[in-house]
Amino acid sequence: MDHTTRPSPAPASTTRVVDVLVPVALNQTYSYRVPRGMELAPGDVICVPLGPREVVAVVWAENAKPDPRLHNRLKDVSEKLDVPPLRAELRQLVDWVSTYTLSARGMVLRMTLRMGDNLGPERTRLGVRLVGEPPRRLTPARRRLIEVLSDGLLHGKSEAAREAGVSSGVVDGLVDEGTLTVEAMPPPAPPSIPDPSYAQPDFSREQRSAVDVMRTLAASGSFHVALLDGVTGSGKTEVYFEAIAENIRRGKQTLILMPEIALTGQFLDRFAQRFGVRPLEWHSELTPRTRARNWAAIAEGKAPVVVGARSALFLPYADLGLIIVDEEHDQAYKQDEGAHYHARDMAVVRAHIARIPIVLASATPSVESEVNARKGRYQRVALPSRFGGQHMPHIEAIDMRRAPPPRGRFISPVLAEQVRHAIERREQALLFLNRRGYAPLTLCRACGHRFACTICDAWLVDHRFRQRLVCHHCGFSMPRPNICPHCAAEESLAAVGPGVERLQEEAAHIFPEARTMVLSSDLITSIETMRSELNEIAEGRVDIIIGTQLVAKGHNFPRLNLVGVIDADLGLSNGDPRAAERTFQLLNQVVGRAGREQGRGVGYLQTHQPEHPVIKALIANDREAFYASEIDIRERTGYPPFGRLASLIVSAGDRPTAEGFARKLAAMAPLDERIQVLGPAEAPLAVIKGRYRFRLLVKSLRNVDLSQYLREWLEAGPKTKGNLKLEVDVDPQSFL
Ligand SMILES: Nc1ncnc2c1ncn2[C@@H]1O[C@H](COP(=O)(O)OP(=O)(O)OP(=O)(O)O)[C@@H](O)[C@H]1O
Ligand SMILES: [Zn+2]
Repeated sequence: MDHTTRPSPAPASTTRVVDVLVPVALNQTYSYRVPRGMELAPGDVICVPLGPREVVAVVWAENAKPDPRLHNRLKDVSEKLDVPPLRAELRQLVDWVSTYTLSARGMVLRMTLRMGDNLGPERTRLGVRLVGEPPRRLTPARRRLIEVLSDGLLHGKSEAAREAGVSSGVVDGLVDEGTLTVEAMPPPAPPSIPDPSYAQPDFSREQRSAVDVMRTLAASGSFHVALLDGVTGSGKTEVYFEAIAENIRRGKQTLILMPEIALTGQFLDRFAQRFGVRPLEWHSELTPRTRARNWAAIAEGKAPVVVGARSALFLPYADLGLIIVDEEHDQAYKQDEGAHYHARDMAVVRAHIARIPIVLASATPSVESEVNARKGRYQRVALPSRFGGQHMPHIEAIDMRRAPPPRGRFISPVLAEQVRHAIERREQALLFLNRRGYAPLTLCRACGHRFACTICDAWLVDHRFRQRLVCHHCGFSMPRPNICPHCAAEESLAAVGPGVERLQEEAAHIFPEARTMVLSSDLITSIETMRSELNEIAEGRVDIIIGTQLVAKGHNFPRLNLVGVIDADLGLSNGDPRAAERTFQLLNQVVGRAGREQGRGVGYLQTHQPEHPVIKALIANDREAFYASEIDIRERTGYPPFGRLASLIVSAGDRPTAEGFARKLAAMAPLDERIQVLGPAEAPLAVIKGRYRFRLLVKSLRNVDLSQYLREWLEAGPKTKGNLKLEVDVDPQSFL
């Protein structure tokens, strides 16, 4: 659409102009003219021309004093969409997140506008119904179709064809013959309303006082952060359901954030058991049509409860009254591409802006939240024991220096013995190893050649199910060769170290009768298969579960009483300032899967360093000791939450360019005695997808506005050009 060919614009004084935020990588808004007859206010969702395209965008502000010289160069808003406007609260969140994370405002807005392609009124779908006599010529296909429609009800046209296994031509043929009629399908029913009194459980005494706090919190309708801090299996979910029930009674919407969609399957069923219906889902696997429908339901206030992954935080709730962040300590809440934001932290920000309560739930709170609770900024709601009198799992270390497995094996005889007992008792065992694939490294026994990715600084991981060597950073893969590409030796390649697939091989070897199942994100083809596999485990159709962190979190497997951690040391020495915290949380979570319903849960940690403080705290079930020492270390070293961190990651197609830019950048850092700039140093993952990477770490006192410091620095600093890229990560979680 070319605006210059339009009828001459109205006189400048009467032309209205609005500033519009478009969902592209830009910070600033653009001015557009409002065509006569169109009513627009901030928050309205509109279509505007942007270069050669039309994009969905949002009116961000009225432009009361547009520069008159620009009038003739401005384009018109093309259309106002028939959806509710984005509320001031959400626009403020977009501005806030962009300012804090230094991501382009348009990119943050984009997260709120992910409503699929077909926004607007739902397309009418056509249905067919059997009304007339069968036709004279009755082919087998026609007969099958008539069979499917024999109930005389209205069936979706394409569904009926699919069910009968016929083409749409067969359907049309019968319509022409007068056997079938075509009618419009009624629109899909809006999500049903959860019933807050549907099935409220009886609470234990300990739970009751937590439930009281939850109800008061939800009823308060004001900003307030509660840390629901309950051991694994204490009933945190049941308890925060009461806050949700209260919020439903008040007619307001609830958002429940989960770190991974893998967790939502069992959750949806539990929610339905408590409230009679499933909540609305929001995550990346939705089809565009469901996405559009859910988006509209959320915006129109027709979805009382939404459960979603982190991106659900940016949806346009009509009347949000409560946010729950489950497993609040989980690092999956941090988004590390595009806008680098931490969904838990931004959820607290949204609650603050919207003046609503928020519940952070965890069995092992992040050190940040733990400190906030200790300082009284968050209200701690504690559930110190398991529900139903179940004991906390008993945890023991297996010293791998004393009880090593046979050569080339990874399950210690001590653990194998326990697994045998579990199977004999008809209970389940979980072997946990946070490594996908068969082996993390492949080398040639003849020449020592190691298989590395050609474009990343990483070993290729042997994946036997797929029969390929795979790079976990860029996805590159190659068939596993029979001959060493370096020295041409035959049959010389050896797998070094274990992954879950290798562990399954070993478990099958030791327990040939047992039913084993590997759960690992790369083996899951869809969220549906994942849910059905988890159900199989919960129903007891598997004896030995072998899994990565995918199985560690949140699940309830009634017959699981034994958890064996194959390598408890795996995450302890990777140079990450949160290594100890992560390991403590992960192992606590995974061992917490044991003994939840009957019998006593036991966890075994295979370790080479049983004296390590994290391992000792786990064995003694002494979380106080763990938090006390970790908080002390953070305080002494000025790490979060006692100081702030930001990373700048410079990457380029060649090493000197990346390094040169990083050095120039560091040299231009404004001096400030409260702020330290460390580096540049080559990143631990020095090359990813052929890009060389250097990191700068910025460390400041807690009360410094680090985002503002970074902004001033980057504005004055050297500009990226060519294939140089600079990523800003405020509050980094990954240090690779
Ligand atoms: N008051 C109650 N009445 C009946 N069952 C309960 C009650 N409280 C908890 N349960 C049951 O106990 C089990 C553990 O509860 P839940 O999953 O809520 O614990 P959790 O603290 O969220 O655990 P985790 O942190 O390990 O995920 C579940 O099967 C739950 O249904
Ligand atoms: Zn790679």
